[in-house]
Amino acid sequence: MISLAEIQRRIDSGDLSADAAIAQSQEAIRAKEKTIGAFVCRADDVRAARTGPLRGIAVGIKDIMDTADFPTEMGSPIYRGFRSRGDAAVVMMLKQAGASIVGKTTTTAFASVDPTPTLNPHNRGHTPGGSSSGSAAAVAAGMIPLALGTQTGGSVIRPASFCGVAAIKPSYRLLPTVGVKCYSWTLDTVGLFAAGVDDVARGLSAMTGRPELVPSASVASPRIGVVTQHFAGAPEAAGAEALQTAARVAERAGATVHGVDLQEIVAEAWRVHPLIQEFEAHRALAWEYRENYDAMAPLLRSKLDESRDTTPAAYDAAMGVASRARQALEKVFDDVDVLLTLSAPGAAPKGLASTGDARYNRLWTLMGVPCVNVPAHVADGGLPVGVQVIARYGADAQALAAARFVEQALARK
Ligand SMILES: NC(=O)CC(=O)O
Repeated sequence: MISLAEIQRRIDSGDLSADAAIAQSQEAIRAKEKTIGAFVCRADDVRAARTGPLRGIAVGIKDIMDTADFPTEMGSPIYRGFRSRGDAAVVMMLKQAGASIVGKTTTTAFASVDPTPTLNPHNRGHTPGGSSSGSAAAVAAGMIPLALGTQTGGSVIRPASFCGVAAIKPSYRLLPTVGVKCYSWTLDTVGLFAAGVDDVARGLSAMTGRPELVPSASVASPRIGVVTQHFAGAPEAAGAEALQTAARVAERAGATVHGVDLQEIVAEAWRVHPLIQEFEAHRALAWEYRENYDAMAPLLRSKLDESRDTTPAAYDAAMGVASRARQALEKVFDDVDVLLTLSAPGAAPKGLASTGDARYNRLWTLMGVPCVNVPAHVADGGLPVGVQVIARYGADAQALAAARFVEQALARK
């Protein structure tokens, strides 16, 4: 994979020009895209910026985010050829930091659950996950050092786990969603994919102008609470192995590690996530669903068919549960620095019929807390399995530092 941090180091030292760095990504895309299918569209004539911390960094943008230089088709024929006049806010944040947008990456329709044709670079007989399928696959395949995705259920952390890349779903609203097609305004969160945790941190730091997000060279040993999320069902053996391995090596590296049980109100929040998500989707996608019903992707259309009678009272009650759960979760972080839990039930499912199950992700999206995927295990067939490091709302720097600690401990195992 291409390390964003390594490119920055080489450009800063004069060993590599920003143009040469972009050319390297363009060459890698030409060599690998035909077997992976990570991009909807891309440009071959992209030039590097002269200034900015992300100069020379080629970036893929999930195709639900507006771009002035490329069409934005939402993974749906309803938007075929649609072209926004301007860039989404996060695209402009990347450009203002010097990044070069090289293309739009595949997405499930409206970032929901209908699979894309993109293949997992680790084993092309498997899905890369979704809904940010192309972003995870393009980074994992070594085509680009950075890509943007979004998460409403598990669409950043799960594909990152399946593709063996680092990723962050930041605290809710750390990044603006202006210019990003809305599915659920309570849940939609923009995230980043990169080769390693330091690479993700540097990308997010450069976009936001927050230097504190980059972990220091030596990271303090964190207090880690291991959460199994029993209410979400049992994991597959590979998922359990990933979590046990990460906890074991972190403790060996000096972290304090113990199990944490979450209060029942937090488990209740996990249960009401789908109701909130689909109630809001019926409003965010009302035009598409009602005026373009036959052109809607089949799995998404079924989800909306099944949830069309949700009442405002039920939605209000669910939102109340979420609010109380956030308060209860905040108290958990009085005793630990971060939580460690599963990123996905196991390795990437075989075939392309499903992008996987968000059952270990959706609670944290609703809680709005920062989540960082760290590759932790390689299952049969060479398929990666990750774990996620989670900090309290707003503590994105702490989540990244602890994730870096776990990543380094895993590297030494
Ligand atoms: N957008 C999403 O997060 C949906 C998913 O988890 O598959």
